Amino acid sequence: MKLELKQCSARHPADNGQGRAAITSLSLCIESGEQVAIIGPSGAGKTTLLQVLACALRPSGGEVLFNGVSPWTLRKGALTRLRQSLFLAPQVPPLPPRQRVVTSVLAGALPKMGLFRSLRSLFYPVDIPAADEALTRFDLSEKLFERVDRLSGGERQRVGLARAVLAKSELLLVDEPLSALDPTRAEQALTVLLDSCKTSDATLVSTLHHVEMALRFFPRVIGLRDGEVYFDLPAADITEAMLQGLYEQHLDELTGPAPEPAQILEKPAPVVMTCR
Ligand SMILES: Nc1ncnc2c1ncn2[C@@H]1O[C@H](COP(=O)(O)OP(=O)(O)OP(=O)(O)O)[C@@H](O)[C@H]1O
Repeated sequence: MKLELKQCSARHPADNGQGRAAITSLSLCIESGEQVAIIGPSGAGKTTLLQVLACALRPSGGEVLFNGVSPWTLRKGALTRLRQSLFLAPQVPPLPPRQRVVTSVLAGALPKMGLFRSLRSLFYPVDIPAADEALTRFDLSEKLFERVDRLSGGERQRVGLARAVLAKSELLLVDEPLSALDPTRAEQALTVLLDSCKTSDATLVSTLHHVEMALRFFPRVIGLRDGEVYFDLPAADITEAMLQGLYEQHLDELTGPAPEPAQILEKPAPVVMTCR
């Protein structure tokens, strides 16, 4: 799915109209099948931008277009169909605590099921192998029938990502998918997300706090600062000086230096096991 923002402004979803716009006059184009990371300091407008791209938040100015069409001009049925073709994975996945993991993961496919099948799935999981396969990709298949409130924060985050992968959407929007993951799990999670979007030719847009991971895994990186595009470049062209400028007031949030160009887009090094 192709996305375009034209001079787009929007307030934070929780803003009651008193504050300033969280993104202002923002223009960008993301082609169908592209994989884009959005980085920037806290409060830069990353979450607000994702909400606009998810048709969850109406811009206060300018335009957002999906395959050339503004969702806010569509009739209710067409807007619902458009929303069903995309998936927004929030930073903290909304998983009901007493639900089984299998049901939570299969919920990713609910928008594409008919009403009867989706209701049935809430009581009796309709496609357990699909849930198992998605969880296996995140090394979590042993938790298939576990209750969500018995999972650690990192496990919950990976269940949320398994749900996103299972949704098989044309557009996957992910808000900070790595916050509760250790470095190894974080690399695994990004690898799975990027691979599954590539396989299905889905567009992937993810906000990331971990700058080094954004540069290493994503071909294109957008730096947001104060609600505006500070840079929008291939990862290999982003310099240390650009990152320092992006995080000027928040250098503590800049995790690690920019990697050497040779590191960028390389697959993570395999883990070598030595028997003694
Ligand atoms: N609850 C709120 N009510 C009103 N305005 C808010 C609220 N939360 C954030 N904002 C405003 O929206 C701006 C953008 O916030 P947003 O959450 O989109 O940024 P972000 O880059 O995702 O931040 P973070 O990395 O901390 O999640 C903030 O700078 C702030 O001015």
